[in-house]
Amino acid sequence: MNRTITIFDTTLRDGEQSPGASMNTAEKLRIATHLDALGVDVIEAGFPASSPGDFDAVSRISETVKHAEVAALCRASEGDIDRAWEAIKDAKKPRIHTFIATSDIHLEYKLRMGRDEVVERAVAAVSHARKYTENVEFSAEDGSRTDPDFLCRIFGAVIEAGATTVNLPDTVGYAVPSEFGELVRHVMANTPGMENATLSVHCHNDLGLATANTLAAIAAGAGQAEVTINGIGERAGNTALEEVVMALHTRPGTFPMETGIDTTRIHATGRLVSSITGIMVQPNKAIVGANAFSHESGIHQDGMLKNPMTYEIMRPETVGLTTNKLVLGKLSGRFALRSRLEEMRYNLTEEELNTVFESFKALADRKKEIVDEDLEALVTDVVLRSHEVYTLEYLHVTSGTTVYPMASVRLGINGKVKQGAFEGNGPIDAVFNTIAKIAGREPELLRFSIGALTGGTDAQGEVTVRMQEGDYVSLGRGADPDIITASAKAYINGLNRLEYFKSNPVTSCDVI
Ligand SMILES: CC(=O)SCCNC(=O)CCNC(=O)[C@H](O)C(C)(C)COP(=O)(O)OP(=O)(O)OC[C@H]1O[C@@H](n2cnc3c(N)ncnc32)[C@H](O)[C@@H]1OP(=O)(O)O
Ligand SMILES: CC(C)C(=O)C(=O)O
Ligand SMILES: [Mg+2]
Repeated sequence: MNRTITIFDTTLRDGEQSPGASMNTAEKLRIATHLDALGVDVIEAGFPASSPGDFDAVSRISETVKHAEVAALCRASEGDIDRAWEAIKDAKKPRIHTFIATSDIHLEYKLRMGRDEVVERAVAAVSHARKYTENVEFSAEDGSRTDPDFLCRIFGAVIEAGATTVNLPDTVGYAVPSEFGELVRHVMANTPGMENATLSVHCHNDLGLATANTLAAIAAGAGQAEVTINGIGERAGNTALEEVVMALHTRPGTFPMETGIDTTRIHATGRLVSSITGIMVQPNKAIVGANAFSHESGIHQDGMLKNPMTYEIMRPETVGLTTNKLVLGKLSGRFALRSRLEEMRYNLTEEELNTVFESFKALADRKKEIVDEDLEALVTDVVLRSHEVYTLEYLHVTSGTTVYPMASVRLGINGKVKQGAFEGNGPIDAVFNTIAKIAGREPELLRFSIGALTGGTDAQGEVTVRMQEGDYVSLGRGADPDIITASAKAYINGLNRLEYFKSNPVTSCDVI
């Protein structure tokens, strides 16, 4: 019989450790709902002791998720564990995930502890967690650079104390597949009580080997893979869920293993995570990149037309990319829109659908064909709007080689209209200056990025801005076929989010 691999998704915890990926509660909740529908076995929802906002997000996710286990990360300390349990206690299947570093370099310089003391702390942490739940995971941070015999010793001790999963992380992405597979075999064979626990792996991508290492570990006997959507995560990121799942799916002879993932939801979940975090997926990214199923050169196209299997090892439909879709355009009605959104896994309320429909019609007047990426952007733009103090009423920009860039903007501010005109170094700078002056705000722009959501000259541009005002940082996004309008929308969205975080520092939880 095939082994089943537990898919532990940490997009909302390690994924959120990607620079610039912080999410509010509503956004995390939305991703968690999609992960649950995708079929992941465990959702690591956050690190509750790290902030009241994260505690709140983990609590809300715990109350909402229907099928998956909900895990919370905590250091090997009673305070962190108590906080983690408090956040997940209402989950249908809660899991406490406690960790401590085990490599000599971390012990000496970071923790300033000896090996015996670390084993003691780990055992005490697991024993404390077991007072709350039978479902306890222990991670040996920097496990791949830890003395293998010490790893077996600490894993044996925590299993005896009640850990049901022990996780071997390649925290700094140092491992290579042959060695990592060997380490997994060593741990499986030499850890006392290993038959009573699941061995998990958690790899980082510093050398571009996270997926290869995870697969080597699975082949060597690991039963759980810790992954993130699109491979986002600390530094170079974590193992990408879609890569591991599709490798197992596409190579059943090599990997006689199964997962509970509904692969047809992979693409939509990847898009959602990218649009919420503002982290674009590189076009040549495996499985979810824009070019992953494109065939450019003549010989390949010839082969594809004769038999797709000449150049495709998986069908795009398998990961949720549909080709023969109903074309949505300005003559489409609510029914077609709703059914397409449902296919894309968006179950909107009547009110949300009406709002999206209005924006959809406005867009369809300017753009011949509305594709999935347009709809993703509309839903994010319209439905995920967290708090609307400012609205864009009117925008006019002059720019070119012979005129000074100038923007005239009319803003709605809490329902009242205010307008003004200012200059800038370029048209987008002029728009941002004008909006900031009218709003009486001075956020610092930390990042500005622009991408085309769709192909062709009528493509929608998607702009992401990251801005800071005092202690508050927000991400704003806007999509429009006109990139200057998309920029204005992104800037206003960022200001609204700043406003929202300021007035809801602890419970930013408008559920969508
Ligand atoms: C590999 C990983 O991904 S680990 C997870 C990373 N995630 C995070 O760090 C979440 C965000 N972090 C935070 O919000 C903060 O760091 C907090 C709230 C967790 C802690 O903040 P502070 O109490 O100010 O501590 P600070 O972050 O400066 O230092 C960490 C302390 O925890 C200790 N520590 C680190 N890991 C562990 C552990 N697993 N168990 C116990 N103690 C630990 C460190 O030795 C250090 O202690 P020291 O101050 O006595 O030297
Ligand atoms: C907390 C642990 C599992 C981690 O993220 C790592 O070691 O990379
Ligand atoms: Mg990690």
